[in-house]
Amino acid sequence: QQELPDGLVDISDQISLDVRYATTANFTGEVLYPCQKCVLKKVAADALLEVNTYFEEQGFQLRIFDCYRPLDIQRLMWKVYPDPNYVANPDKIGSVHNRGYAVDLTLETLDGQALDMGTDYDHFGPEAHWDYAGLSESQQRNRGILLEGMKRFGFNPIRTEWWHFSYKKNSGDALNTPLPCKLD
Ligand SMILES: C[C@@H](N)C(=O)N[C@H](C)C(=O)O
Ligand SMILES: [Zn+2]
Repeated sequence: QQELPDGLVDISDQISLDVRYATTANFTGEVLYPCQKCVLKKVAADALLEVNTYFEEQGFQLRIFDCYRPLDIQRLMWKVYPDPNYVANPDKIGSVHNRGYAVDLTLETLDGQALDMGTDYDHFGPEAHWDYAGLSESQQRNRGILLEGMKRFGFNPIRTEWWHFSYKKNSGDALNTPLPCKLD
């Protein structure tokens, strides 16, 4: 684990990454991050790696969409989609991602096939909510597997996004520390 300022650690090489904010394939249509990284506060990072081990024992692994997110990136997201159901308002308290305690993720098989959760990542609509009644049995089961494992290690869901979880101890200031991407 690489240690960074503000109690953040980089666990990018210990987990499967699909950080779409480092590409144009995200809801903003813009490249928001200079590289694919998963950076979190140390306690949340350690807990996340425990979740991953737990799932590996069941034949799955985590696929990470996002971890710590600098406040300036939150501002860009809010400009594109200013709906607090789906993007935290940077001018209020900001996001738990900005504090290094939130993760966006899904499950994949050990050979990298994503489980069907009923919607894609960052689908901003009722189909992504935990109480959506229109899922197939397998989609419901897959979401249930994800939720059970995440809660077991202290990660709590939010009502509107099946992929977003916040680690229990998530106080502190919103940070704007850049991601540790090497400039080529
Ligand atoms: C933008 C989306 N992936 C997300 O993380 N939303 C929550 C609500 C946030 O911005 O904290
Ligand atoms: Zn999130």
